[in-house]
This record gives sequence, structure tokens and C-alpha cells, in this order.
Amino acid sequence: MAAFSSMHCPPSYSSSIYRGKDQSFISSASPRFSVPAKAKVFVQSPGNSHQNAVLMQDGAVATKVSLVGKETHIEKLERDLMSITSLKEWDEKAGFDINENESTVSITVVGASGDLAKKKIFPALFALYYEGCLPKHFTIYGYARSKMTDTELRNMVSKTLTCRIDKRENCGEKMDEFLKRCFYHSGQYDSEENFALLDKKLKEHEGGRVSNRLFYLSIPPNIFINATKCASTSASSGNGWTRVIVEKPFGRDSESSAALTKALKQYLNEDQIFRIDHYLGKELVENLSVLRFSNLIFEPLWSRRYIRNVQLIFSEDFGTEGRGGYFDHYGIIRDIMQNHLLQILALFAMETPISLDAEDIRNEKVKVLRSMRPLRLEDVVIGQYKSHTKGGVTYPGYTDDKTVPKDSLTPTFAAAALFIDNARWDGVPFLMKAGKALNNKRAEIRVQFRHVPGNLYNRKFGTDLDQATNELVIRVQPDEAIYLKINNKVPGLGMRLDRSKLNLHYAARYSKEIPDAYERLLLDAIEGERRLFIRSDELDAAWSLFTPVLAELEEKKIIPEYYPFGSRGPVGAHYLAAKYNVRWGDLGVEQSV
Ligand SMILES: NC(=O)C1=CN([C@@H]2O[C@H](COP(=O)(O)OP(=O)(O)OC[C@H]3O[C@@H](n4cnc5c(N)ncnc54)[C@H](OP(=O)(O)O)[C@@H]3O)[C@@H](O)[C@H]2O)C=CC1
Ligand SMILES: O=C1O[C@H](COP(=O)(O)O)[C@@H](O)[C@H](O)[C@H]1O
Repeated sequence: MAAFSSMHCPPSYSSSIYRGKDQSFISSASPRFSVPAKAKVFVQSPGNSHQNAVLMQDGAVATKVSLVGKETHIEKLERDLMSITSLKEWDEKAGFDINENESTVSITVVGASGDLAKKKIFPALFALYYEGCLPKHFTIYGYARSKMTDTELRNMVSKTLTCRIDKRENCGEKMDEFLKRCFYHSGQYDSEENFALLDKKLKEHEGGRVSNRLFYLSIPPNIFINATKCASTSASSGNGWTRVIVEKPFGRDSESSAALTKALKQYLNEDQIFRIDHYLGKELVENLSVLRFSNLIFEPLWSRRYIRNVQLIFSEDFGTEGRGGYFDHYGIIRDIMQNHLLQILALFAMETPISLDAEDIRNEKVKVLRSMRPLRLEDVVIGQYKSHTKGGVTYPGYTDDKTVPKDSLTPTFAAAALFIDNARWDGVPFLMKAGKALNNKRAEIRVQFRHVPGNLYNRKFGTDLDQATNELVIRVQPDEAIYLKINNKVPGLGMRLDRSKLNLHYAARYSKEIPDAYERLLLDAIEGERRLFIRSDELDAAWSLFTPVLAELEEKKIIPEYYPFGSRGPVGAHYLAAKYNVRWGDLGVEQSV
């Protein structure tokens, strides 16, 4: 059967076959098949009246699936292969064996000695292993310049691995098994020879099987291109797929991003590039589309007709902590808004995609981004945290970080008002707020609905109608929840109203621990599922919204509003919201639910 199928790690769309374009069907199972690069078509579901064909593009599985008989979709397929109705027959005709014993996946973490690798990537890979989501034959290689033996890597990695709260059974044993599959190769990021040596080692582990290779570039952006070049020229798979996960930042403006894309495409096809935005892998971000498109009650309200404003809020209660050198070159707008918050906005605001196919979803996201007005300077407020002493403890200011220039104007906080000029969202402010060293850590989406016209109960709310507005809150983290604030009669003989919450609190509703975003994204990359990765045109559209204002902020040397470490951030954010008749929803007294 399929190399990576497992009862424990269903892909996002597993066990469902759903309708795509022109009555075509998209099979969830398809991306799980590891098919050699030369394959053109693969027909599955023998005996099923909806025979599915999976088109291959440059060695990657594209989930465009057609009903047999729909000539428009199958014209391009090779006729002799069209008649194939079983895996066995495919193997015989195509001359490949895709039995799971015959294929491998090698995952190379480039920059394995770094912060992200330790904090997120290795733990996510272990979680996938624990859940039985990695293929039978897999090998993990750490690659970096630091000198380390396999044992030293294993020691380093072992300190970062944790067991799930709800799944501790055999966890220690599983860790040992996992660590035995981890190896290390020391090399320079710009050395084809060093990557060729890695290739040799990978081949030894692959033992002549079809080799699929995933490179995770967990390195500073200035070395992305060299590492891609070397990995692609000296360590690509000869008979399977090769994919590269690229971490953000994808440039620092339209021009540098386009240059990065161009350079990457010298060595890789777009289909091989997996630009990661880990917010897309977060449970509640993934759930956004489910909430909208599989509940009748939300989609009809999802427009300027009923929604007054949308707020996308990110805050952290710690500073740049050791990442000041990186951060100072980028700032909060590039670090959080241009990617994480904008991606959420696009998913939130997009039209219904034709299907759940990656390209259909990404097409809709691009349309939203292209319908947006570039951000204007007058719609942005920036801030920077300064040192603050509280309870006898002194918290450092941003420029106290030794890697940050003393006169840095880099924003660690920003608020912005964005607009989508399309029929659905015309005039609705989308407010973003992102900051470090604030009073709490959270990420949420707040949807404030319009006032009820001619509300019979207006008198009960006094003059502040905002108090009575319905608000839908999607709390992405921490303590995931979706709740809707409604007006309700307080039980009793009188007529007193209060605001109550219809509350879906994940910890109370689901006993299962929520997987880390990196787990989902790594699994998707292994399976060739691109839905949660950023396509180059999305990236271009995202940069064109922010590039002009970023340039203006820098050219005009706009001074950020200073705010104390641990505070609620600059007051300018309130004025910006007030300009559009909005009040930030996170500032009211709101008990955690
Ligand atoms: N850390 C995080 O929380 C997040 C990081 N990212 C992105 O992920 C990527 C990796 O991040 P992170 O792990 O923090 O990065 P690190 O700064 O920890 O760098 C990773 C590794 O790259 C090597 N390296 C560092 N600087 C240089 C340099 N100037 N020249 C050559 N090699 C260098 C080092 O390995 P060695 O010296 O052994 O070769 C280091 O261990 C970056 O692109 C970052 O922007 C994205 C989101 C969050
Ligand atoms: O991409 C980034 O994200 C982290 C926040 O991620 P989270 O999953 O912990 O919310 C942020 O700290 C970092 O500055 C940024 O580069």
C-alpha cells in the first residue's frame, strides 16, 4: 500500500474523496504515493467507478484528478498508462516498484546546530515518528558547519524531545529508536564537495531504494541560495523527488524577494520549493476554512454587510532575546505582519475556492492579496520597547541587546489598517497589531459585527453600542478557543442583559494534545501537499502591499513610539483604530474562557 499511510496520521484530507473542478475528484490518498520522477500518470482505485488519475509534474505529485471519460482532463495522459487499473500493473508497465519497502525519505536539516532546528524541527520530526507518520525507511541528517559526531547530535537533539501529554506510552523507547535514525554531517553551506559527501552518506542509508529527499533550510537567509545550489547540484535524488523547505524571511522587500525567488528557481522548480509560514500550520488557522465553509451560519455573514471590522492581533511577552541581530534587519512588520498575519487575513477573506486543492486555495488567496490597497504611512503606527522596572526586576529595552545598534529605529511593535477593495470587503478595516515585549502572549482573530439595526434593546446598553456588538474571537494561541460574544437576558424576573460567550474551548472539548504547526507542515512537505506553503505569486503580492511603506519608514527615519517592556504598547495604536471607528477588542476586561 501507500508508503506513508497510517491510521495515526491522516493527512488533512484523508479518507475523503471530494469534488473538484468539472466534476473531477481529488483523492486524498494520492499525495501519499511515492511515485518516481519519470512517472506521468498513475491510476488508482481499481474497480471504483470513479477511477482517479494523478498527474505527475516534474517528479511531484499534483493532485489534479480526473474522472475517466472526462477528456478535457485526461487528454494529455499517456494512453497506454490510462488503462492501468492496479498498483501492480503500474509497477510492471512503468518499471518501478513503489512498494514501501522500495522507497525512502531522507530529511536533511541544514543548520542543524541552530535555534529553530533544536526548538522546533527535531521535536516535530520526533512527534511524527512517535505517531507513526514517518515512512518505514527514513533517515534524518543534521548538516551544519559545527563539528559534531552522530552521538553529539543525538545528545543535542535528545535534550529537546518531549512526549505528548496524552501519549507517553513507550515514549522513551521511541526516542531511542528515533535518535538511532539521526545522523550528522559537518560541512560548509557553499561547498558542493561537502554536499557530495552528504549525498554519498545518504545513498548508503537509502540502500538502492527509490530515494526521496527533503532539505530543510534552517539557516540565515543570506546563505539560502548557496545551500540550495549545493544541495540541488550535489545531493538531489537521482530517482525520486527532491524538495526544499525554505524558512522565512523571503527577502526584505519586493525586489530582494523577487531576486531570491529567481535565484532559487535556477536550481529548483516552483513545485520543489516549500516556503514555510508556520502560522498556516497552526490548528486554528487551518480550521478557519472549516469554520467558514462547512457551517451555514458564518459564510452568509462574512462580508461588509455584517462585519464592521476584523482585527488580527499578535503579541509576545518577551523581547527579541538573542535574535536581535536578525530582528534589527527586519523589524516587526516583516517578521510578523507581512507573512503570518497577512496569510491569516488572506484565508479569512478569500472567496470559496473551487476545491480544497492547493492551487485552488492559493489562487483565491492571491486574489485577495491583489485586491488590497498597499499600506499607507498614515495607516501605520510603529513602536519600540524600552527598559522597564517592575517588582524590583529590570526588563531590558530593545537597544540594550548588544547585537542591536544603540540608535536603531527598528519597530518592535506596529499597528496597521488595511483594506480589501473588492465587493465583499469594500470599506471594512482589517486592523493588524503585532508586538514584542508586551503584557501578554497571544495570537487571535477578532471579528466585530455591525450593530443590530433598530435594536429593541438599545436602551439596555446605554450609549455605548459597541458594548452590544457581537464579536467572534478565534484564539489561535495560547489556549485555543473559538467564542462568540452574544447579548443575553440575565435569568430572573427583571429584564437585564449581559454579554455572554458561546464558547468552544479546545482544552475542554478535545482531550487530544494539539500538534505543533511544524509537525503538520513537515508531514505535508513529505507528502507533497502544498496547500499550506506560500506560492511565489502570493509572496510577490504580499510584498507589494508592504514594500512602499517600509521604504518610506526607513527613508524618512520615522521615530517609533517608545513603550515600556510589558505594557500594552503605544497609545498611537488606539488613535489609529479610532480613526476607523474601531476599538481594539483585546483591551477590554475579558476573562479567559
Ligand atoms: N529561531 C526561530 O524561532 C525562527 C527562525 N526562523 C528562520 O529559520 C532560520 C533559522 O533560524 P535559527 O535557527 O534561529 O538561526 P540560527 O542563527 O540559529 O542559525 C542556524 C545555523 O546556521 C549557521 N549560521 C548562523 N549564522 C551563520 C552565518 N552568518 N553564516 C553561515 N552560517 C551561519 C549556524 O550553524 P553552524 O555555525 O554550525 O554552521 C547556526 O547554528 C532563519 O532563516 C530564521 O529567520 C523563522 C521563524 C522562527
Ligand atoms: O516567525 C516568527 O514567529 C515567532 C512566533 O511564533 P510562535 O509560533 O511562537 O507564535 C516569533 O517569535 C519570531 O519573531 C518570528 O520570526
